[in-house]
Amino acid sequence: MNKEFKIAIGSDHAGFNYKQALVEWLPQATVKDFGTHSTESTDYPDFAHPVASAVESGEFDFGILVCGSANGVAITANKHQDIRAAICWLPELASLARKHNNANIVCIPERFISLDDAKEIVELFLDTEFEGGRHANRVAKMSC
Ligand SMILES: O=C(CO)[C@H](O)[C@H](O)[C@H](O)COP(=O)(O)O
Repeated sequence: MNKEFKIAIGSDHAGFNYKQALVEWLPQATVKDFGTHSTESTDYPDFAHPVASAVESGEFDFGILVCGSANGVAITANKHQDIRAAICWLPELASLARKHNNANIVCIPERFISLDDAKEIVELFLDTEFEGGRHANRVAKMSC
């Protein structure tokens, strides 16, 4: 990863194992783990909302959310006005989410991809910049 970003990370029980692996893999100085802290059944909004709020406030540059399908954490995070959370199950989707959608949270489906793919997705997400231009006009129209 090229830059030192402040990253907020969170998951429910179904995303716990990959969240732990990502926390250990990412530079410690840049990551705050918002939980959950075990595989005991939890409700994903309880962890997606704090991560989304932390990114929305500007305290953190990006968020990483992990659950079984990534659907729940993405839907929850996108309830926040200034959040653009993208579900990424392929590395190219992570790159496009940054280039075209200026996504600020990447959502990982633990139950459907490998841990190596999850790491590649996160690395590409953090290493790719928003392209602006015509895409900025579209992002500006996202809010209803
Ligand atoms: O994928 C999810 C939400 O989109 C969650 O991580 C859960 O896996 C999903 O809600 C299923 O619940 P379960 O208690 O893990 O069976």
